[in-house]
Amino acid sequence: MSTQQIPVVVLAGFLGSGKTTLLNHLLHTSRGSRIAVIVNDFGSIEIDAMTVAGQVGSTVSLGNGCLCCAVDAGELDVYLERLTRPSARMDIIIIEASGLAEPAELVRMILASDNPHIVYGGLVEVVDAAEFEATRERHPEVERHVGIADLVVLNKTDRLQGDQRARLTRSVTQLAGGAAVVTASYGRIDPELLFERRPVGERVGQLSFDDLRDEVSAAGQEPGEAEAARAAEAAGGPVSAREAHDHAEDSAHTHSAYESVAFTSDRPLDPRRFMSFLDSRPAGLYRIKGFADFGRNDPLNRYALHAVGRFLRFYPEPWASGARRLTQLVLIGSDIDTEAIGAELAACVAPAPSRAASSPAVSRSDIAEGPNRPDGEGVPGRTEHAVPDAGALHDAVPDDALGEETGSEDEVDGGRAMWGVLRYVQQAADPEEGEPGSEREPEPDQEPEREPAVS
Ligand SMILES: Nc1nc2c(ncn2[C@@H]2O[C@H](COP(=O)(O)OP(=O)(O)OP(=O)(O)O)[C@@H](O)[C@H]2O)c(=O)[nH]1
Repeated sequence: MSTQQIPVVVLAGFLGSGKTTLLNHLLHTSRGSRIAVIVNDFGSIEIDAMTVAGQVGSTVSLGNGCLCCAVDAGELDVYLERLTRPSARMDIIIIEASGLAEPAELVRMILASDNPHIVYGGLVEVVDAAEFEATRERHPEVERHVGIADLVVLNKTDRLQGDQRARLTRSVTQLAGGAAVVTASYGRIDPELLFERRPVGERVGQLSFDDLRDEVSAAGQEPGEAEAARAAEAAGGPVSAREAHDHAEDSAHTHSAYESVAFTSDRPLDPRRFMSFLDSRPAGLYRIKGFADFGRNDPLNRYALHAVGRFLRFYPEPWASGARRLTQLVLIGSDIDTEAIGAELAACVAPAPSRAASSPAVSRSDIAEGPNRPDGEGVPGRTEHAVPDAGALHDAVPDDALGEETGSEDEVDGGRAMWGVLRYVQQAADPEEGEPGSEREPEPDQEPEREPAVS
């Protein structure tokens, strides 16, 4: 049996900080290293899992809430077992945590795993340079997350001016307490920063079992659990991940304040209505991600969508041939009226060409059969609101409530309907990842910068 242990790196960071972007950068620049990825989405539609560009069979998804609390730790063990089989020939396993996960819990799950083929490879914390100050005001615990990281990636520095960047780098470096801090744009870090990371001596990265005990009790863990971990450690035996995690249903985690809405529609969105929804989105709705189908307004492309705080971008990408044309969105926020958001989204669905032919945009069975996992019930600190029948909800909205300029599948509008969307499109200039190359943030009140690309 091979004695080589595969490092397991935890990739954490607040909602929208750029974890998936960094992961895709690593996958594109790994030069032959085989990277296994375990993705943990907060929303029930696994958007992150869909956007990670790993090798076939090397990406697995742990959906349904934050890995640190909600996912059955046994499921993680099963995936780790699968990914560490010699036939998989993996060099490194990266776990992308949900943007609301408690990183110390995740690290502890890895340390507690009794899989002999893995070794904890460090905690990488991605920080959104543009949002960090506001985020730490709302969630002071992010300072602690930075403090326990082995590597802090200060990402999105392209969105800061030189002096702001220097100030933030100083303050994050202080919080990082000696751990390396690298600045990055679009997560473009040197992969060697991760691939060479190994635990040194008794310590495991920045965190030892003792540190973790302290960290976790600071985060509200029951003391008995820490004792169990310490006792098991003293006895030389690992605590099973499940055992170690059973008491983690505390309320100190960031995600206890957040709720998510999952929206799926097999009828296209009306671009104007959707933009008006986005332009007036409530302040608490911090993160939106997914894919929008604008039907005949652009039959060739689906529009990947990312909103982080007030930041909004669309990334058109050609539909894969034979792909089912769906809009799939996950919306995450705190203090949000999930029912109202669901209804507003339903009202963004373009009317069917004729009422007689109209059918519900999403049936319950569509959701059950699709990539969704509407099994969020009982997840601690998290409420998942699927919008089960967007078509029916839409039909319940009076037409005059939808405004005059709604447009429809029949009224493609010479492309003008798409102008609002195109204001937030950035051309992919980076052949490496199809990411935006130049960074210019359109102001919401800015005029469209380019002619619409659709007819
Ligand atoms: N300007 C700028 N945008 C970035 C950078 N890195 C990522 N983004 C954008 O930020 C948005 C969110 O990026 P993701 O990689 O999906 O963030 P995430 O941390 O995986 O998001 P969650 O999984 O929802 O927590 C996307 O629109 C990215 O293109 C960067 O360095 N600069």
